[in-house]
Amino acid sequence: MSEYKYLNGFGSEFSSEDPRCPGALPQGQNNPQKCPYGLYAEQLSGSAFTAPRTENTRSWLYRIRPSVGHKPFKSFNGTYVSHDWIERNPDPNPLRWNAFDFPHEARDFAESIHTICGAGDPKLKNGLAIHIYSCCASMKNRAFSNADGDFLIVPQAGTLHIITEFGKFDVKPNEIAVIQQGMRFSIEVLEPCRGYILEVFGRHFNLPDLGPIGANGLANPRDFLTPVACYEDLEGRYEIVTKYQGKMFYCEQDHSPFDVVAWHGNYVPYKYDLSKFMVINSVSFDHCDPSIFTVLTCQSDRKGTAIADFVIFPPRWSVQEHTFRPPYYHRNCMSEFMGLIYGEYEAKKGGFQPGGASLHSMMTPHGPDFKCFEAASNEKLGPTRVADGTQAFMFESCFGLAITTWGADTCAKLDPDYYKCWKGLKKHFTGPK
Ligand SMILES: O=C(O)Cc1cc(O)ccc1O
Ligand SMILES: [Fe+2]
Repeated sequence: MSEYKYLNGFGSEFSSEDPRCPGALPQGQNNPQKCPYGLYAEQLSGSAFTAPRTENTRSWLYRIRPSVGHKPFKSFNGTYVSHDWIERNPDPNPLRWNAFDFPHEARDFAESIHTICGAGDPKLKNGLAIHIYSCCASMKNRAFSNADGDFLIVPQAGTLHIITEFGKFDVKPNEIAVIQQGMRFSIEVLEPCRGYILEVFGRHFNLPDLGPIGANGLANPRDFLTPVACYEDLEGRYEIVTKYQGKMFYCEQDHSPFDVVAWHGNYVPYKYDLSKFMVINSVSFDHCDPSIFTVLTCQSDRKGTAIADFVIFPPRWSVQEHTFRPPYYHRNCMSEFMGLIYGEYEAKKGGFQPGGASLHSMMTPHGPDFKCFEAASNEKLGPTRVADGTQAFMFESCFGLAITTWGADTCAKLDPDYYKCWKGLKKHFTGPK
């Protein structure tokens, strides 16, 4: 049982007060001449002031000191964060990475972010980056904040204990955390931790529309959890590490940034347990497109088209009749980056490792490996469980994704034999009658 307390809901107007300071939230106004307990009021905006009401997000933080009290930013060297999408020649091949390494030396979350691929530009608030983190040390007197966009964190190994300005929470494999643009957080770990980060620039994740599904289903809003206010009043040297326009910086200050005593608003960090996802699928015939498994979507300006969708392949029943049940062969105008939290992915049993990844770029042909094709074409169809004990996921994007030098070379995880998984596909054509 987790020690943390949460508020339930997605996109709600929340308010929270640290119980040590009852009445810390100003009543009836945001900016009293003097805030209760001598706190400072600070607004954190997640949208333009003038954004339509349905997209307008902001929170008011009541804190011991305002965030502005820090020394100048300097370059934070030695990271593998990169948004230099032209450092390599494009590679149209299907790509698969073996499991990424746990760190060889003590490294905290902020130091351990390695960009693998991405597109677009945080300056233009359009695009995404996909990172791998792999850390075994806690962030000591160090906070991280991303000026470029939102982080959707997918732990694959180890629990992350996250301290934020809004409160504390933990996130473990088969859960996700979303920390939105500008929110300061620190991560403590008690074991080696590894996972994936989907970063979207300048826009936010939302629940997908449900259309004819109706008012309920997929990820239900009440299952999203936001932490409650919990402040620390600590003096000493603290570092704020910031990702700003694709580069890392740090500054020093003489106190903890986690000094928010109370807050209210609809711009918050949150977590979600993937086992709560209500799965919808075909109960007659044929294979539904994987969009039925969308947990969260970050929409582009083009209707129905995502900068990034976060899609899962959860345990479920498979009951379709006279159907080739695994994923179909396809070429997609979207880019498909996949990861595996645990177990085996149904279309690629074997080669695709937990903690590894694959990328099928725009129009790159792919589909089940030959073993999967042969087995699924000949299996006796009845109700069966699929994906029990597994959780694969996909970041699907309308952008063409460029691979960084770390992703292509330095990580040394690309599997040169990936293409061989389709080698055995035989000709079954029976010829004209
Ligand atoms: O390529 C993949 O494995 C992901 C995927 C799964 C599916 O069920 C249908 C389409 C698709 O791209
Ligand atoms: Fe695919």
